[in-house]
Amino acid sequence: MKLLIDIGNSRVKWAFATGNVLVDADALAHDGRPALTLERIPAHPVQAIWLTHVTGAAHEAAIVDILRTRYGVQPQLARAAPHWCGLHNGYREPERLGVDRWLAMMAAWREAQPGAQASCVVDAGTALTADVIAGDGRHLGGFIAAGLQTQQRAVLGATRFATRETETPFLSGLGIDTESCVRQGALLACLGAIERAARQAGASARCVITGGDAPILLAHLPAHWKHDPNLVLHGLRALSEAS
Ligand SMILES: Nc1ncnc2c1ncn2[C@@H]1O[C@H](COP(=O)(O)OP(=O)(O)O)[C@@H](O)[C@H]1O
Ligand SMILES: CC(C)(COP(=O)(O)O)[C@@H](O)C(=O)NCCC(=O)O
Ligand SMILES: [K+]
Repeated sequence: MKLLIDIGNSRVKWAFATGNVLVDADALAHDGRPALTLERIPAHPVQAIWLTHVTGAAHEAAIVDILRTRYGVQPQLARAAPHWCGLHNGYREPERLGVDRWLAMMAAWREAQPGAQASCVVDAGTALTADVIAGDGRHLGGFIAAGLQTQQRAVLGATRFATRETETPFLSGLGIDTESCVRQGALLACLGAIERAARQAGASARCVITGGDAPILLAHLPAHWKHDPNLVLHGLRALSEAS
């Protein structure tokens, strides 16, 4: 059994892989010190650990140390690469592409084959990212925007209007008070950016969304959008198989 771990800016996500199947997938928020949260992953016996993180080089040694001590296995770190199995990283400096974006693209590329269909891959986390892959495997580029929660925090942090602590739901249209206007602003901004990116991929593209806020966005996207909550972990599993 392998342990797969994806550490983002807000949460640690993990699953155990036996063959092609991911089991016991779960997630926990971290407070900026992800190493501490790793101690809450179940200590099942594993033969290998595959890890991806976007928390910066300063955290890496602590993350690796905790996992090695807890499981007795040296974790393998995923890195963005110039190409993988016919998928070509479109960045001028390929290593600068977020490794979580690269892994999500790897998983999507694998699913899109052998139809040579274009893909639009969205990750709705702390940041909202989209990446477009042409049918021949060329990564055409993407965008990084503020995520659904990050947008709302940015607006509330940069303004002085009075807001109340209310749990207003995301709507399908416009807001009718300050709280719902802020929520709808974030939702519509995310949806607009996603639909613009998908347009770059073409009308017949395979569109897939992952990330903690994917379920909220999915409810407002066209029906052909697919949801894969574990897309990054599936990319990590694919990488672990090829290595
Ligand atoms: N149980 C939860 N705890 C914290 N955030 C959650 C939870 N469920 C959904 N979310 C949403 O997930 C978002 C983070 O998504 P995620 O993909 O885990 O981000 P990241 O990869 O940046 O860590 C948060 O902004 C929040 O809106
Ligand atoms: C854009 C990201 C911050 C997204 O991270 P997340 O929202 O999942 O925490 C991450 O992919 C990253 O740090 N990227 C490096 C910069 C780049 O992709 O160009
Ligand atoms: K993201």
